[in-house]
Amino acid sequence: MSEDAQRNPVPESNMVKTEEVIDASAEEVAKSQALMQAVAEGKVEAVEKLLKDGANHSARAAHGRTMLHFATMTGSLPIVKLLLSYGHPWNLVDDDYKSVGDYAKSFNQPEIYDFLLEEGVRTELLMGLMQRKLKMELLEAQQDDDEEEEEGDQEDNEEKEEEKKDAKDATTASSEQEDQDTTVDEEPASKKQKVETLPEVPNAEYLAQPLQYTEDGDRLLDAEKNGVMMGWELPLMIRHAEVISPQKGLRVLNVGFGLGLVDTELQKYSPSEHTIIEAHPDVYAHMIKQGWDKKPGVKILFGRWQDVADQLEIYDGIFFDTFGEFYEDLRAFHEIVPNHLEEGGIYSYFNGLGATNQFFHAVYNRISELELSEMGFTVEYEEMDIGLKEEEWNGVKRAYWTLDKYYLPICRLDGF
Ligand SMILES: C[S@@+](CC[C@H](N)C(=O)[O-])C[C@H]1O[C@@H](n2cnc3c(N)ncnc32)[C@H](O)[C@@H]1O
Repeated sequence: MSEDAQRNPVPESNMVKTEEVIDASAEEVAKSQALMQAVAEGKVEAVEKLLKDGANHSARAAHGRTMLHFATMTGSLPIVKLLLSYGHPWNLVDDDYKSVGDYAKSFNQPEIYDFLLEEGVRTELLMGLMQRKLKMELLEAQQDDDEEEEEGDQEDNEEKEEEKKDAKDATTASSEQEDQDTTVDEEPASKKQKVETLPEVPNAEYLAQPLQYTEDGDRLLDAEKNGVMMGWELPLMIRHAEVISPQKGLRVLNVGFGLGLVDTELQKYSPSEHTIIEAHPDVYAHMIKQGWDKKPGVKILFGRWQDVADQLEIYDGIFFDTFGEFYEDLRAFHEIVPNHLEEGGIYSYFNGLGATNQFFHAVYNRISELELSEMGFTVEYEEMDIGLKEEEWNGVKRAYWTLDKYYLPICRLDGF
């Protein structure tokens, strides 16, 4: 995983700033400057003409402001639309990490804000769709390769068998033993190939590194001091547990143990079944040391949720909170939730999508809501105040949360 390890991050492409235009001719620079000027002055026709004329819209002004930032500041929705239609990205940030959506909020441009939000949602939904399509195509191509190779191997083996048979007739018993030894030592090429081309595990690096629980048990950090789970989240976990287990004696599933905050809360509801999936060996060892395997109703599935999903049963409530995975992984989990949730049951997840920027967070909340609705859920977000002090992040490499509000997802599986 990159050094930007986060909980439920959105793709990093959403967070980076593009470079200035390089290698531009004097004429191109002049055209681009004229465009910037026209945008800043809100001159729609001039902007359209310059864009048509090929003016580059990726130049930036002071503070790293893009043309879209300027169009938003001046409140010109037609210019915002024009820039986007000419391929200006919707998700660039200025030097203070402020997105165009943040500008629309601070400059009180609700119409532009709504438009940008919808644009972000549309673009990301499309990107997700294309990514999944590409992944499917790659997997299919890989399967075809594997099958071809297996067929090739089978033919090779049959040929070898034939050769062996001939040799057996012609040679002594000892030389036949040598032949067999050689065959046993060889790993089939197709198997090696398979391992090398399997789809990558997004948080493989995280899962392979040692973790550390702080002495007070208030933090779980990775080897680079990224916060995997922090004690300040307790009020959130208390509410998540209450939401998925509104009464005693229910069957619950939690994915990702971390500090065990949500599981400790769930135990207070005396669940009749309490399944926990955990993938990291250090966390699993910690759970065993704390006797979690002996707690009432508890069943631990050690492994990645992707690898143990076939052992899941039906639950009344499900909670999901992993580390170092992306929205696409969360979405993949959402796809299997309806198979394991009782009708009317509640699903919830740690909502840290794009949680270092209010606007990106809003875009991902909407995307998640839309996709969950399509999967058969009724979704609502419960607003909670966070009021996080900066000191909370002392000793941690990077804050993974900077927002004031938490939007706790409550997803009820509708009847069919
Ligand atoms: C943020 S912590 C969970 C915190 C937990 N909600 C709590 O209340 O303390 C994330 C946990 O998910 C685990 N994890 C990461 N990827 C996983 C995966 N694919 N399947 C299962 N567990 C995973 C991590 O090892 C870590 O223990």
